Amino acid sequence: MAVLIVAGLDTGGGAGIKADIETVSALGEHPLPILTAVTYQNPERVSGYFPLPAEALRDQIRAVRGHFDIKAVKVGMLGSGGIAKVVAKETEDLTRVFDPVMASSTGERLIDDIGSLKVLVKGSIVTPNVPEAEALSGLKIHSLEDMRESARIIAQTLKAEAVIVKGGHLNLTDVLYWNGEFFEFPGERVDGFTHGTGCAFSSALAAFLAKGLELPEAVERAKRFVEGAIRFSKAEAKAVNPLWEFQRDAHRWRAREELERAVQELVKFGEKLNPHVPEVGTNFALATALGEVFAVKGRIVRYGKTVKPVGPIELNASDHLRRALLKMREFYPEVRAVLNLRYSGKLVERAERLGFVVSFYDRREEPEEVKRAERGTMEWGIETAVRRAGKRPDVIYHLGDWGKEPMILIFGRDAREVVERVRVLLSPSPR
Ligand SMILES: Nc1ncnc2c1ncn2[C@@H]1O[C@H](COP(=O)(O)OP(=O)(O)O)[C@@H](O)[C@H]1O
Ligand SMILES: Cc1ncc(COP(=O)(O)O)c(N)n1
Repeated sequence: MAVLIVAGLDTGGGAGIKADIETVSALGEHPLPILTAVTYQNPERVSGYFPLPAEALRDQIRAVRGHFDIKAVKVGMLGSGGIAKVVAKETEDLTRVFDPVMASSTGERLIDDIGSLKVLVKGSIVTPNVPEAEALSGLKIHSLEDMRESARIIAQTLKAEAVIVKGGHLNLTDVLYWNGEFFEFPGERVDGFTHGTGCAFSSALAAFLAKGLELPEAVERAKRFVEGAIRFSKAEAKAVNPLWEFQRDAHRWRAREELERAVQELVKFGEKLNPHVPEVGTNFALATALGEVFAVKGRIVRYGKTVKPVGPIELNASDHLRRALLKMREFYPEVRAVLNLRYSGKLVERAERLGFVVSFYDRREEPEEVKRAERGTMEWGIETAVRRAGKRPDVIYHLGDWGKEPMILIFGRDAREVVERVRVLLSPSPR
C-alpha cells in the first residue's frame, strides 16, 4: 500500500525523508517521497536549509495522487509557511500523520514560521514531542498530567483529529488523545542513538494506519518499532536504524551458522583441547555487527578424554564472554569472537612466541569500588588489559583470585580466526 511521505532531506542520513523511506519500506509498504527541503546537516548540527518553492510541492503531490492508492500520509519537516499551506490543501482528504518538526534535536530551527504549522495540525494525527507540544498548546509540560492537558488543548483549539504527545524528552510515556479519550503508552529507556526517532515514529504510525490498524494499536506498534530502531542504531550513523529488524535477523542467522561451524571444528581438537578446558568449562562467543552475542548454551565441557558442547548455540548464552567481547569491541569493533581456556603459563609463553599480542589483568589490582559493583570486573579487566597492550590484544589472561579460576581469553575477528589461533596454540611444534 502506498504511503505518501512529505519531508526534508537530512544529508547526515539519520533523520528526515531517508529515515521515513526506510521505515515505510521496512514495514512492507510503498513510500512515495515528496521532498520539502534540503538541509545541510550532520549529526552534530544543521548549518542551514533550502526549502523548495511551494509550487514544487503541489506538483510533486499531484504527480502521484492520481496514480497510487494512497492509504496514509506522513508529514515531517516543512521548511516554509508557504509549503505548509500547500501541503495542507493537497492532502486534506487523506489520513494524515503530522510530525510538527520545529527544530532538529541539535537545536537549529527547521521552519521559518512556527505559526504556519497550525494549518497542518487541523485534521491531522499530530505527534509533537514535549517542546513542540508546549509551543502548540502554550502549556509548560512537567508531568504526565501536563502531557494529557496539552494534548487536549491541541486537539480542541487547533482541531487535530488526534494528538500524541511523545515522552522521549520526559518520561518515555507517550500520551494519545483521541475522540475525547486518553490512552497511555509507557516505555522503557533504550540505550542507543535517538536522532531520527520522531521521523521513524510518525512514519511507522502512518504505515500501520495504512495497513488498517486502529489508532491506539498503530501507536503501540510504532513505539515498539522505534525502540528497536534505537536499540539497534549504529555508531556510524549516530541515528536510529529503521532497517533493524531485517538486519538483526540476517545477522543472527549468519552468526549462528558461523559459530556452529566453528564449534564443530573446535571439538575436533578433542584430546588436545581437553586438558585446557577449565573447571567452569570453555565457551565460545560471537558478536553480530549489531552487538548481539551468541555462545554455547551449557558451555563446552570435558567429556571422557575429549570435549563436547553441552547445548545449542543461543543468544546471551555466556554472560562473561558477552561482556568481555562487548568491552573489547568498544576499543576494537572489528573483534567479533572470543573463547576462554584454562590458564597455563606454557600456553601464554607459546602465544607470545607465536607473535600474538598478549596482555593481562590482575584481579588484585581491581579498585575496591569496581569489586563491590560485582558486575564490573570483566569490563574493568578487559579495559585494563587493552590499555596495557596499547594495541589490539589477541590474548588476554588473568591469574585468578579467591574463588576465581585463572583464565585465558583468545580473541579474533571472526570465529574461524579464533579456532585457528587455538589450533596453533595447541600444536606441538612451532609454526
Ligand atoms: N531513549 C529512548 N528509549 C526508548 N524510547 C524512546 C527513547 N527516546 C525516545 N523514545 C520514543 O521514541 C518516540 C519519539 O519520541 P521523541 O524522541 O520524544 O520524539 P522527537 O524525535 O520528535 O523528539 C516516542 O515513542 C518516544 O517515547
Ligand atoms: C530533514 C530533517 N527532518 C527532521 C529532523 C528532526 O529529527 P531530530 O529531531 O531527530 O533531529 C531533522 N533533523 N532533519
